[in-house]
Amino acid sequence: MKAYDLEKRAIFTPKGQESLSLQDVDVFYGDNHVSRQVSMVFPKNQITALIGASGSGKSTLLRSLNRLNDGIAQVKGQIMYDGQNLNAPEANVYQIRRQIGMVFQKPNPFYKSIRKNILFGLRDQNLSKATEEEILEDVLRQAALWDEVKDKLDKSALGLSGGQQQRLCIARALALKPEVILMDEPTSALDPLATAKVEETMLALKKEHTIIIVTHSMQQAGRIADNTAFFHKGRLMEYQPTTKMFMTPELEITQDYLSGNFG
Ligand SMILES: Nc1ncnc2c1ncn2[C@@H]1O[C@H](COP(=O)(O)OP(=O)(O)OP(=O)(O)O)[C@@H](O)[C@H]1O
Repeated sequence: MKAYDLEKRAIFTPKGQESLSLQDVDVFYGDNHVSRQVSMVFPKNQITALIGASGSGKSTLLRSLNRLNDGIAQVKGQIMYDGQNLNAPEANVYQIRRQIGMVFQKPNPFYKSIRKNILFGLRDQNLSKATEEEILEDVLRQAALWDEVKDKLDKSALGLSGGQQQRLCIARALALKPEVILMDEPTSALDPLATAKVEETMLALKKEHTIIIVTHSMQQAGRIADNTAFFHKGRLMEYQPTTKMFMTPELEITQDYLSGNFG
């Protein structure tokens, strides 16, 4: 097994069409250099898991992909999507966040009805009532929540269970029709049954979407991710098809992390 050598590392290029690609991405919180020279490709219609010990910069990198670090951290390097550098100062942040949606660790429904949660992001579009209803049903079905909520769409979203709230947040993100969905530990606040439902939803969503997920659960990465990227101290150490990563990692440090020797 190989030790890590920055100069000689092979950059893995996953199979499939490219969705997002990063070239030499560095992120700084003031003097704290958190993400270091990250270059990688996220393939379209696949699930990519970002794993690594706490503090290895996974969330920071994820949040840079749709400019959620604006005003918080300095992001350098190229984040290419559809021929455009999303990290360029002139890039349209509003447009980026429509194309690249985000689901957070803790379900964060608005203090509104289920219906209003879904339609909130569409309120400026002057859609007809019929179109709104179509979108509502469509995204709730995609998030595997429709059957559970169809009779209480005007009830408060806060009355839903944690797992239902998280699927509502996924549906709310879907209403904006993003191509890419970023998920930051989306099931860490959920019980195993709710986790299984959200994972099923993710697997169904990848037919139409590209999913990038930060997870601390190796089992979860094993169940859902096509490819897995391991980060250590801000660097992308190893990036492989998930089965290869777990069965035959190339680097000692990956093996150590996967065996629970640190992290
Ligand atoms: N908003 C912030 N302001 C300043 N420093 C931050 C901020 N967010 C994260 N950091 C720092 O950046 C580093 C990486 O944090 P980050 O949350 O990206 O790591 P992570 O791998 O996602 O960790 P975890 O698995 O615990 O969520 C840490 O040292 C953290 O303290």
